[in-house]
Amino acid sequence: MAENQTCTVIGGCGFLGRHMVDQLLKRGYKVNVFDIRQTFQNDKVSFFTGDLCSQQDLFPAVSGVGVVFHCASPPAASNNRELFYRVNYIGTQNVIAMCKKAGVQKLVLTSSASVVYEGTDIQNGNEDLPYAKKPIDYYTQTKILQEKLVLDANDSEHGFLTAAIRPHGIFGPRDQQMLPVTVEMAKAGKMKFIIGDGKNLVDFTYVENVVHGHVLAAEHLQNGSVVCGKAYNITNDEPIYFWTFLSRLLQGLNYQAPTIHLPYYLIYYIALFVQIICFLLKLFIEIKPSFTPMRVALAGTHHFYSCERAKKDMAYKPVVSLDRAIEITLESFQHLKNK
Ligand SMILES: NC(=O)C1=CN([C@@H]2O[C@H](COP(=O)(O)OP(=O)(O)OC[C@H]3O[C@@H](n4cnc5c(N)ncnc54)[C@H](O)[C@@H]3O)[C@@H](O)[C@H]2O)C=CC1
Ligand SMILES: CC(C)=CCC[C@@H](C)[C@H]1CC[C@H]2C3=C(CC[C@]12C)[C@@]1(C)CCC(=O)C[C@@H]1CC3
Repeated sequence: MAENQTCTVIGGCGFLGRHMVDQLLKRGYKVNVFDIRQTFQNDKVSFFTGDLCSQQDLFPAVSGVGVVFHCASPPAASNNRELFYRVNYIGTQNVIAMCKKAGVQKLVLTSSASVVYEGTDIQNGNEDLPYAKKPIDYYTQTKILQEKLVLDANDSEHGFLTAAIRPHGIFGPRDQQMLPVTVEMAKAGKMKFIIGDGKNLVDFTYVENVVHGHVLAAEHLQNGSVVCGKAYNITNDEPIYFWTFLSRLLQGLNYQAPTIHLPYYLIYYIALFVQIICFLLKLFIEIKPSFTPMRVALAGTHHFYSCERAKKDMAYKPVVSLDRAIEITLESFQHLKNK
């Protein structure tokens, strides 16, 4: 029987989701988008608007579809415990149930490499590392629960095949997090300092490489394939010093790169102290500090991952180099340039 080339991208109006849609259309898939909002128009795409936690909303969007890509999540920075739990955990249970009810054959989840990260160094970590016992935030906590649900749902006997992609630090055109937040901080004068010695290596992954990993996973999800029920790190395979990467983004847009070194632990404990004060003051005033302990950890530790498993099992290879990716990204963010 010929493969069903219709797919649904849940979260298809987001940063990664929209890049997924463009690439899937290029590869000849018929594409449905399911999202809580509609951010673009494309005559080749069927849009379904709704909440992925709702059976009635989701079912029509996955009916008659061969592959579902689940790329939806509340933003990592929202720090809303109930929302993360409802969307990432309960909502993913609904995604699995609706896929099974509709007879979808393959489900590919966008997880996160951070599911194994506890705020301390990870160097070339592979997928065999245990899930974080103390995840860095509620977002990561629910990404772990979500990934477990999807991988456990793999059921070759009944023809429902699943896999999870674990990207890290996605960037590229239309990103709303990495580059815009960095520029915002620079504008506010908060990008003068380097936390630690500046020699911590991190993965920053170009969005097209992340898309490529998802498409390969879907195409390799076949009965009997090693990919079924597995998680895969997808990176640029070119870890870079965290502060070198941010400096390249900043200088590329005419902002000054940070130069003054501050001791890591001092800043970490100050951020922790500030967070406690903000929590205590929450009843009276809402303050959102840019340097949370989580961001300090991400800025001052090694966190880069091995994508050897993806190379071996599904012939993954980054399609865009880090240098080229930075170039394309800077070109697309000229409107944020310092005048
Ligand atoms: N941006 C990054 O650096 C990384 C992202 N990820 C994961 O990649 C995926 C995509 O992330 P981004 O594109 O950066 O985020 P995004 O915020 O741009 O896109 C997420 C999309 O999900 C939709 N959504 C949220 N709640 C929904 C609901 N209840 N029902 C229907 N749609 C809903 C949003 O409207 C949005 O369009 C997420 O699962 C995220 O956890 C993983 C690792 C790194
Ligand atoms: C100094 C400083 C904190 C600069 C701003 C850059 C940050 C906005 C990014 C640096 C590492 C990024 C990152 C994520 C979001 C944006 C950063 C904090 C994630 C938390 C996004 C969701 C994930 O799954 C993990 C990512 C880790 C890296």
